[in-house]
Order: sequence, then C-alpha cells, then structure tokens
Amino acid sequence: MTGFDELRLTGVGRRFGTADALADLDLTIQRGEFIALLGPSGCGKSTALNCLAGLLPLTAGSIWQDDQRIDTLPPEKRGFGMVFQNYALFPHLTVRDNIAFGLRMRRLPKDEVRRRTEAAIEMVRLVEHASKLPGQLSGGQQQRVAIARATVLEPSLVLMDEPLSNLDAKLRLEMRTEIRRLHQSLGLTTVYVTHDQEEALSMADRLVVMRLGRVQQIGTPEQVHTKPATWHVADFMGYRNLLPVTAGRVDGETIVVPLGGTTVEGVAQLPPQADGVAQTGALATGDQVVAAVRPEDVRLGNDDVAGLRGRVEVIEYQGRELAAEVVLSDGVRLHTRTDRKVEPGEHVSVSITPGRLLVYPSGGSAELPAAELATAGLAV
Ligand SMILES: Nc1ncnc2c1ncn2[C@@H]1O[C@H](COP(=O)(O)OP(=O)(O)OP(=O)(O)O)[C@@H](O)[C@H]1O
Repeated sequence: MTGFDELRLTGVGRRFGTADALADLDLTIQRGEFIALLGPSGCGKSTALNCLAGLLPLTAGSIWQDDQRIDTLPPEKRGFGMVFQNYALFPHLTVRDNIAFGLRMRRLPKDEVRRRTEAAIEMVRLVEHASKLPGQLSGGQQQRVAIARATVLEPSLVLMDEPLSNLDAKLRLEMRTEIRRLHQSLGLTTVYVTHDQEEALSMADRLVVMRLGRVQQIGTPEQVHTKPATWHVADFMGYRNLLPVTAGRVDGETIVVPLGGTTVEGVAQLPPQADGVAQTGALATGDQVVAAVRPEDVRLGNDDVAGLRGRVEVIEYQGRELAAEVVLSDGVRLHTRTDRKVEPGEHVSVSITPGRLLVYPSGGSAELPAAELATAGLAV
C-alpha cells in the first residue's frame, strides 16, 4: 500500500465485553504529521493504536486512507510499520539481517535489499554494530534496530507503542531527538503512544489526550499545555494545584474564587464541546468549580499581589529553584516554586501569575482524585 494524503478515523470504538476500552474516536491524520496519543495507564491508547494497526478489530466506526476503507484489511495489507516497547527483534539474526528481513520477505532484488539495509543502518548510526546479535547491544541500540526495521520498508504510517519506556532517563532523551530526526528526514507519518507528557509535548505536532477511552482534547503542544480543555487534561499536563471551590463573582471570562481566606481572580474555561456544538451553561456564581494552576505559576516572596499568605511546609531542591509546599491560612496546600532561599516553617507571601489560574466546571467534584482533594486540604 502506498502513501496517503490523510488517514481518517471516524467514530472508532473498541468494546471488551461490556466495557468500552475506546469510544467515539474521531481523528484525521495528515501525511507527514507526528501524532502522540497521550493519557494515563488504561485510557485506551494502545487499544487505539492496535485498532489502527489492524491487530484489534473495531466494534464501532471506520478507518479511511483517503477514499479507501482500511479497517476491514488485515495488518499486513495496511503496510504500516510497528515499533513496540520490547523491541521484538529476532535474537538469532544479526542487526543487518533483522533490518533486511522485511525486504527479503518481499522478495526484492538482492542488491536493492543490500542498498536499503545499509542506508537504514547508517541512518540509525549502527554501522559498527551491524554484524552483532541483538543480545550484544544496549537497550537504546536494540530500539534503533527496531526503528530501522520498521522504517526500511518505507511504510505509509509508523506506529510506536511506548518505544522508550524500557530505557534509562538519559537514553530516553537522546532517543526522543533521534526519533523526531528520523521522522523528519524520512518524511514519515507517525502515531506515537506514550503516558509521558514531556515526551509527547517535545516530539509531536499534535497531541490526542485521552481519558477512560475517550478523547479529552486534540491540539498542538502549545494549545494543550497552555489551554487544557478540562481539568483532567490540566491534571495530566502538570497543573498540580487542583482546588475544588465554589465560584464567586463572574464577569465575562474573569471568575473570582475563594482562596487562603481571601479571593483570587481566575480565567473561566468554557465547558468542552460535544460534537462541535458548544454546551450550554457557562460558569455562574455558586457553581462547583475546579481552579487549576501550575506550581511554576505560584511564586513565593514576590510582591503580595494576590494578598495570599502561608507557611512553608516542605522544600525540595530542584536545581535552579526550590519547590515548596505552602499551607495557606484556610488550610489549602499549594505547590509553589521559588528562587529565594526559604526554610520550613517560614511565613511567606504567595502570588499567582495573572491569567494563569484556570477555572473549570467540576463535572461533579466526586470525580476529583483523592490525592488532589487531600492536597486541597479537604478530607475524603
Ligand atoms: N484484551 C482485552 N480484554 C479486556 N480488556 C482489555 C483488553 N485490552 C485492553 N483492555 C482494557 O481496555 C482499557 C484500555 O486499555 P489500553 O491497553 O488501551 O490502555 P493504555 O492507555 O494503552 O494503557 P497502558 O499505558 O497501561 O498500556 C483498559 O481498561 C484495559 O484493561
């Protein structure tokens, strides 16, 4: 199967018994895009990838490659390349033979097999390891063989399921760059599954953030990072302070919420859209809401802009600055950052960067994770 201009998933779902592992997935992938499927364990990322690959039949919806329906085709007819977490290399074949395997299966002329294999070995920088067996290589080198084996076939789409999760932190960083470089230089279209938000943000053109089998948000790294669509996405994108509160005065986008015995201004976030239609019922005074802010946007010791005061409880060294957990006068705990030297027990002023406190409909505060309720100083 040759390249495509666009790959469309419409209403894709996969049910196991009575449970929806994946539901209502609508996604159009443009040729050349790098898409990351991101979400916590069990949210349906691998299910979505396996449905795309043809390893799992759909129980709802369809998949289209331009105007050809492909969800009825077996995996080998889709012509997609796959890279898995556990490399899945042939242990008894050398690096070179692992990479050449697919080309030989296609019965391509011998010199073409040789030429393409050597080019792929060079591309993943394994020239001096080409005659070794996988067992003689490091994890990162083995994963590079797996990537070369998948891409040497020039697939129209490469699917990667947590390919870096068995590697140590330093190697993961290096391989991120390597995979992105290969994606660009080979002009690949890539769908990449990960639960690591930093990995997804740094590699992908667009992120699909999932929860409980459903898409929560599709957007560029910047959109998802700065404007999470729901507090669940915010939670996943590092907004560690999630505070269930009752909305005060609402004035357009500005919404006042109680915090630390006083009030602070937040930015109201519209409810998520369903089927492209804005839901009714924007936020109103008295609503149960979740105020979300990143630790990086809660600073200690600056001017007392928001009028918040608290006591430092826990300090963690984080290189250029300190992470401090501060308890406000109403008992709410905030994760903060500071470049000032502070001590546990010290009384400090706390300011929130204007515009960075996002206020979401709670969707029923019973949904708030217990850990976050505890963080907010509320018993569960
Ligand atoms: N073969 C199966 N039979 C029954 N349930 C399944 C099967 N495969 C997946 N599930 C369930 O479907 C849901 C989604 O699983 P999936 O593996 O897609 O999640 P994931 O986001 O990839 O998680 P992880 O990051 O842990 O791999 C989970 O609740 C899982 O238990």
